[in-house]
Amino acid sequence: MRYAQLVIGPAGSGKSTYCSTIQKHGEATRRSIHVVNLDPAAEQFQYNVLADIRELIHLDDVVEDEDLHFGPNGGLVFCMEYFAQNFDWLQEQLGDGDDDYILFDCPGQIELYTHLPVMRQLVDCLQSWDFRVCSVFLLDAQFLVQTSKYFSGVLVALSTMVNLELPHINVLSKVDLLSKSTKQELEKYLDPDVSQLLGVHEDEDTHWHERFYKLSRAIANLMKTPLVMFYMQLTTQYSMGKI
Ligand SMILES: Nc1nc2c(ncn2[C@@H]2O[C@H](COP(=O)(O)OP(=O)(O)OP(=O)(O)O)[C@@H](O)[C@H]2O)c(=O)[nH]1
Repeated sequence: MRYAQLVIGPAGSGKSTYCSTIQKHGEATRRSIHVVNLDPAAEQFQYNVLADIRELIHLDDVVEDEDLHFGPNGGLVFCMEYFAQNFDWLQEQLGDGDDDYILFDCPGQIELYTHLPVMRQLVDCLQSWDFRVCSVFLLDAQFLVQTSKYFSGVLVALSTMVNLELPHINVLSKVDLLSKSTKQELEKYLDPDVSQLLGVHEDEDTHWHERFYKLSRAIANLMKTPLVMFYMQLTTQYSMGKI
């Protein structure tokens, strides 16, 4: 059996840092953990790479192509669609070792996980190659410690989870950058009491606030249902380099 993590999340959330940290953790515990770069626009990363999508297709080549006329985002989608047509390249790079543990460092464009088919196709392919796959969704803790941003982060993570249909774990990065008091504040987002979260804004009394409050409450009630239960993991240890 082979194992894989799809390391995903918004741009700059810490995906490459996570891969590098976990690979070092593997070295320290004498486990071989490989990393595959799947970001055609990646400039640099700290880990040893098993395979690199830039050998198949590089964003710069697509953007500079005079016939294609793509900007950076359209170019990225083009690269990933090209990748989807060439999964055999990845299969060849991965080889056929058993007992492999592989981290896939994915691009930050969130639409790849919420509605475009390529990452879902990759999951299907990995599973057909006998991989047990889970998704690790990185979220920058600094953008979570406010109710509206928390909802936004949770809904993006939910959308990803629904689209990929994988065992899913949310990991908060950059917790070390939070102040002591904000770190304490973070606790309430890890095991959220929805009415307490909504209460944060109750004293704001504007027309727009009233409308958004009702919407937020409807979303919060949805988040309470068992179908969309979330597991928010505080990874202070990871963020502080302790693992
Ligand atoms: N302090 C701190 N900085 C972090 C942490 N994780 C990542 N960073 C920094 O955040 C920046 C972005 O991290 P990356 O790992 O490149 O993020 P990414 O999600 O791979 O970025 P893209 O591939 O561009 O989407 C880098 O400067 C990292 O050093 C963390 O837990 N704590």
